[in-house]
Amino acid sequence: MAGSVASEDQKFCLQEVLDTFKMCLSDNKEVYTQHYVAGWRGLVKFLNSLGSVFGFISKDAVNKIQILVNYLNGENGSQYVTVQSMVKYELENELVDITKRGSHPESGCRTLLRLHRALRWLELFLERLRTSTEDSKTSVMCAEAYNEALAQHHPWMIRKAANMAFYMLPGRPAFFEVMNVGPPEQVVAMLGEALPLISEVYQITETLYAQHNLLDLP
Ligand SMILES: CCCCCCCC/C=C\CCCCCCCC(=O)N[C@@H](COP(=O)(O)O)[C@H](O)/C=C/CCCCCCCCCCCCC
Repeated sequence: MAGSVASEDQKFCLQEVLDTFKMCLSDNKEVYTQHYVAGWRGLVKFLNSLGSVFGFISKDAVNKIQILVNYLNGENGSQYVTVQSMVKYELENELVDITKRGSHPESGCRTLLRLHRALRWLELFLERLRTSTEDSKTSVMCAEAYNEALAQHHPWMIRKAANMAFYMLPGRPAFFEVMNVGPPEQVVAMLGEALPLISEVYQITETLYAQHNLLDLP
């Protein structure tokens, strides 16, 4: 089962993240929660290597990952094995605040929804990175993806802080280096491999949440 996320400091490896997203889908296209959070843990490792200015983002992601890990390791862990089983279990047992925050402010469904929205940001950002040229700016690509996928879900203060942090992103060559994959052509190839996987996991989750009217959980 998934362990604690607080003390991880190993080097980022994109291949590892790719592998976890590959393992995310079961044969019948359910999303394994354990691999989903493992994918995020790998990404947080990357974020941490970019410096402390991204600490507030990383802290929020780690917090949400830990909430899901706690459910997975808890007494009802078997209900959380896939995102589909989690949604079914929490809805059937009225464990989700549907319209306003109440007695379940940290349900699995609302917590995963926050990461799910961030996954769309990731998809848009990686697609921009993949198709970028040498002089493209990572800060601009990141901000564009953020404005398209996430900004509307964040209060003004967070939007402001996020956009300021984006300016501190390293340029494309240094960014590719931190990705620890190899020369730029190899990074682009690996992104080409990663994107369809991320996209499929995103679409399956999006459809599931839409079917259950869970896309606006408070
Ligand atoms: C493959 C390698 C290249 C890409 C590497 C990307 C690495 C990104 C790693 C982690 C991303 C963090 C995901 C953050 C989840 C945010 C969830 C969220 O929306 N939380 C807000 C709402 O939560 P509640 O208040 O309702 O509980 C919360 O208010 C947010 C707080 C922090 C700010 C979040 C800004 C997110 C910006 C997108 C990530 C930018 C990372 C830039 C690095 C390339």
